[in-house]
Amino acid sequence: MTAPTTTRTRQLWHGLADVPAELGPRVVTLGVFDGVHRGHAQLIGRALDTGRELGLPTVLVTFDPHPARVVGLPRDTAALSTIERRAELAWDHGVDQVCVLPFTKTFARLEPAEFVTEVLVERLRAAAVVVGENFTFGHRGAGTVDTLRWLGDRHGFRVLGVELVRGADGAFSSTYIRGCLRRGDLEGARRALGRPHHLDGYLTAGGELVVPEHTALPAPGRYAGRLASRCTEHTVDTVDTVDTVDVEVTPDGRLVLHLSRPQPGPAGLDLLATR
Ligand SMILES: Cc1cc2nc3c(=O)[nH]c(=O)nc-3n(C[C@H](O)[C@H](O)[C@H](O)COP(=O)(O)O)c2cc1C
Ligand SMILES: Nc1ncnc2c1ncn2[C@@H]1O[C@H](COP(=O)(O)OP(=O)(O)OP(=O)(O)O)[C@@H](O)[C@H]1O
Repeated sequence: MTAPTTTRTRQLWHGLADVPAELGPRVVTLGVFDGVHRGHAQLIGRALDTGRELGLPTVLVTFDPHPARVVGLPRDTAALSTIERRAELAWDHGVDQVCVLPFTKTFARLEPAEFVTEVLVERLRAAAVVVGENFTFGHRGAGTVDTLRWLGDRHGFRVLGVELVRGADGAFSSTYIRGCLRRGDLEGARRALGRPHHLDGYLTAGGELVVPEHTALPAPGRYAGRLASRCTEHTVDTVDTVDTVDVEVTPDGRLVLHLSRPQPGPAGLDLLATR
C-alpha cells in the first residue's frame, strides 16, 4: 500500500495561488478525504492507475473546512485528521501533490461548470478526474458524476466514477467513522480507516493532549492509546514509545494521558482499544 515516497514530490499547495502557473496536465482526484479511509485509499489507487496509464502525475484536491460545516448542514463534521496528516496519508498512498482549497461561502456558490473551468481546467490542467460514484460538487451540490462527464466531454478530460468500497455496515465514509467514534467503537473506526484513529495535538506538562478545535474524539471513557508519531508540515517523526498509555476522554471533551512524566510538545496518539 505504501508507495516509495522518496522519488515523489510530496508538494502541498494551499489554495490555487500556490499552484505553479506552468503546470503540466495531470490526473485529479477530488473530495474532502478526511481521515483517508479505505474507500478513499481505493479511489486514490484508481487515480494513480490512471496516472500511470496516461504517464501523468496525480494531484489530490481536498476542501477545508468541511463543506457541510461551511454551508451549515446539520451533519457531524468533526475532523478525523488535520490537513497536514491528510496530506501525509495521501502522499504515503502515492499522490504527487495535495491541493487544499479553502472552502468559503463564496466558493460554495460556484456553479458546477464554473468550478470545472476555473479550477479543474484552467488551474489544475485536468486530463482525467477520478471521483467516487456519489461525488457531488458546485452550488447546492448540484453537480454529479454525470455532470462531470458532460463537462469532461466539452473540455477534453476523462472522468472515472469509482464504485464505493463497502464494509459490513455499508459504504465506508468519514461520516460513518465519526459515528463509530461517538459510540466509542474504536474497532469499527479502525476497520473503516484501515488503521487506528489518530490524533495530533500538543501534549502539556500536565498530560493533556490539546487538539485543534473540531477534532473528532471518541465518547467519554477510558482507552488504551499509543504515542505514535507526530506530524509537522512535511514530516512524520517517529516517537520512541512502544508502551500503551491510559487515555481518558473527559465528559467535557478533554483528552488526558495518564503518563508518569509527560514530555511537553507536539504529539500524536493512536487510539487502540476501549479499556
Ligand atoms: C465549487 C463547489 C461548490 C459547492 N457548493 C456546495 C453548496 O452550495 N452546498 C453544499 O451542500 N455543498 C456544496 N459543495 C460540496 C459538495 O456538494 C460536496 O460535499 C464536496 O464536494 C465533497 O464531495 P463528496 O462529499 O460528494 O465526496 C460544493 C463543492 C464545490 C467543489
Ligand atoms: N467508500 C468509498 N469508496 C470509494 N470512494 C469513496 C468512498 N467514500 C467516498 N469516496 C470518494 O472519495 C472522495 C472523497 O470523499 P469524501 O471525503 O468527500 O466523502 P466521505 O468519506 O463520504 O466523507 P463525508 O462522510 O465527510 O461526506 C470523493 O470522490 C468520494 O466520492
